[in-house]
Amino acid sequence: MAASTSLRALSSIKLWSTGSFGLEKRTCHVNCVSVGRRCTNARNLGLVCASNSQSSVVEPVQLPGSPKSSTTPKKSSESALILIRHGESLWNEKNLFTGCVDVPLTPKGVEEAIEAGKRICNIPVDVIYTSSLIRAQMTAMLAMMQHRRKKVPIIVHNESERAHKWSQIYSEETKKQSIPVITAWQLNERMYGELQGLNKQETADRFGKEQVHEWRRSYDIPPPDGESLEMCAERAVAYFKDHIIPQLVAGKHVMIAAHGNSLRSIIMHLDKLTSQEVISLELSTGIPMLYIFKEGKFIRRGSPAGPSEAGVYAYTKNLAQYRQKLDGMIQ
Ligand SMILES: O=C(O)[C@@H](CO)OP(=O)(O)O
Repeated sequence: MAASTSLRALSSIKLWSTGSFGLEKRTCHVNCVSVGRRCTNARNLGLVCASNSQSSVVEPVQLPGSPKSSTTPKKSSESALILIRHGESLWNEKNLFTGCVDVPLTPKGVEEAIEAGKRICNIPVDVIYTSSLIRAQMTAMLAMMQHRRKKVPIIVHNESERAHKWSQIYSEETKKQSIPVITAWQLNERMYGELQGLNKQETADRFGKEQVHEWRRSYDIPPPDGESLEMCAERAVAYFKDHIIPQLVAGKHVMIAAHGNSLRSIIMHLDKLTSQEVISLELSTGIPMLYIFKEGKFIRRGSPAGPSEAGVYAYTKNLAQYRQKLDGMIQ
């Protein structure tokens, strides 16, 4: 954690209630086909991965001011976990090392986030986690605006007592139509140290391709004054275990919008990759990946199909039923 101590601790972990998953009739402007079984990662790393934690249970996310919701898992005991790397940022476009520099999306990145949203518009989402960086937050918001359920994603502000108090919602009905968005610095991109702001090609020309590849993709070699993937995993995976797995155990459907390396470290954990295997794991910008959490296990389902692609509508009975309800609402 040493290298991450300089990061701003913007984690907002105060709890919200996501309310029931009741559906209401609305008009959908998005023509979506649901989940197709595709893997868009560089490698297809297999389907079944083990979770290590069913034991640490914390309260599900709760809206400020609402009565505590029950920790009893939903009947289905099956939850969706969506991971999305942010859309293209202005520094991705310029080929600069970005790390924890807070750079927004390009117009292409905005499009990617919208497209990602179309791919997941039939998958339930009860709570969203993002890093504290704007490119992940923009991606989460733009993606959720495509969702057929039309709930409003709202950032939880618990950085101070005042921020918490001043962002209260006083209508239970409005809370039910909202999705809490929890920001956590632990999900930030790896801190790239003295490479931040440097051009990747120029850095390779100066230090050699192999050296730069080692800094970028090795598991335990940090770039100068920055975090290795291992160091990034220490905080990102710890956050995932302590805050996100309990939500899944409680039956909540979770979306995480984060970064190439914080997500690589979480996928390494979910898919039980070795430090050798993770070297070749590359994540594209703006591509959602779906896991099903069931009976303490994570089942990898690849990337949901795009709206113009034919595909299987759902992987599980619960997802199929959710989609059917949405279809019923929209007729
Ligand atoms: O610059 C960065 O922060 C990351 C992600 O864009 O780059 P890399 O792919 O080299 O880890």
